[in-house]
Amino acid sequence: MSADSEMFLIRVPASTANLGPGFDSIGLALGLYLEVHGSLSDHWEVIPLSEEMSVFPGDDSNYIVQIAKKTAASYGKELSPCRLYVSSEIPLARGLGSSASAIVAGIELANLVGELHLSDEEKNRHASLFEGHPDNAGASVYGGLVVGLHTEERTDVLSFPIEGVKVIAVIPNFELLTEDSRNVLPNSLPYKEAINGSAAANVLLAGILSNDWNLVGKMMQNDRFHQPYRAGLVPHLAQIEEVVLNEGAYGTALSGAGPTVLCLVSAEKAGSVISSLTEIFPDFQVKELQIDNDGSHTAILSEEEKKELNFIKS
Ligand SMILES: Nc1ncnc2c1ncn2[C@@H]1O[C@H](COP(=O)(O)OP(=O)(O)OP(=O)(O)O)[C@@H](O)[C@H]1O
Ligand SMILES: N[C@@H](CCO)C(=O)O
Repeated sequence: MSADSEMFLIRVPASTANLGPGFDSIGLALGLYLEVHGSLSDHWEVIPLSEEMSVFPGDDSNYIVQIAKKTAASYGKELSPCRLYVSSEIPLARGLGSSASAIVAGIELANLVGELHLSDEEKNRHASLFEGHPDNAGASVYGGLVVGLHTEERTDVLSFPIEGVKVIAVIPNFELLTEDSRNVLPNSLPYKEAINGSAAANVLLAGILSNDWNLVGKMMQNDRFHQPYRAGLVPHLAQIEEVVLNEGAYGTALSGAGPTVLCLVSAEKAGSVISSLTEIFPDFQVKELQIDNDGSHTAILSEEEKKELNFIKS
C-alpha cells in the first residue's frame, strides 16, 4: 500500500473451537465479522464503530495495532501509521473467537500495509503463536472447519468447507475469559481417559467429513479434555444439552472456552430448537449462525465503495 488516499477493508470471521472433544485442535469459522476499514495517516488512530469496540484504546496501544506492529517487526519492518475504523459483531469473551479475530485482523493489517506477502500458512503460524492454539486462529484465517496441531516448532492446519448442518449459538449475558476457563483444567489426564478422548475426537472428525451428523452429535457429548472440568463455570451447558437433545438436535458443546453453547441441528429441527431455547433462556441470545467457508479477506476499496462509507472523517 502506498497511496495516502487508498482505503482498505479487512474482514475476519468469528469462530467456535473444540466441538466437544477436539480441544485446542478443531475449529469452525462462523458468519459474524470483525471489520477494519483503514488508510495511511500521520499517526495511529483507532476509531470504534460498534459499542463493544469503544472499550479499547484509540491509539497504537490497541491490540490490533500491537499485533500488526509485532508481525511486521518479525520481518524487520516498521509499519506506516494508519487511521483505522473498527466494528465487530463478535461478542467479547463469549467463546466465539473474538481475540483470534483481533489477532488475525492485526496480521492482515501488517501484511497489507507492510507488503509482507504472507501465505495463509504463514498468517496462521503467526496467529497461532499469538493465540497459543490453532483452532480459533486457523478458522479465522482459512474459514470452514480447521484441524490443526500447533507446537513451538511448527503449526500444521488443514481446512475443509462445511455444508449440510445448521449452527445455533446460545450466548449468555456474561463474559468468561479464556484464561479463567483454562485455569480450571487439570495438568494431566489418566492414560485411558486421554485415549478415549482422542478416539472421540478422531470419530468426530470422521463423522464431519462423512456428513454423518448423528455420529458427530454423539461424539460431541464424549469430550474428556475440558467440558467435565469447566461444568462448574457453565451450569447452563447441561440444561441446554437436555433441552436441545429432547428437541432432536444432533449435539451440543461448549463453544471454545465458553460461556456460549453451540448446537448442531438439521434444517428441519432448527426452528423448533430456536423456539424452545428462546423460551427457556430469555436472558440469553439464541442465534442461528452461518458457517463461513472463506476465512479472512482484505480488499482495497474502489472510489465508489469509499463514497458509500458514511463514517469517514474528511
Ligand atoms: N477487537 C478487539 N480489540 C482489542 N482486544 C480485543 C478485541 N477482541 C477481543 N479482544 C481481547 O480479547 C479478550 C477476549 O478474549 P478471550 O480469549 O478471553 O475470549 P474469546 O476470544 O472471545 O473467546 P474464545 O477464545 O473462547 O473463543 C477481550 O476481553 C479483549 O481483551
Ligand atoms: N481451545 C480453546 C479455545 C478458546 O480459546 C479453549 O477451549 O480453551
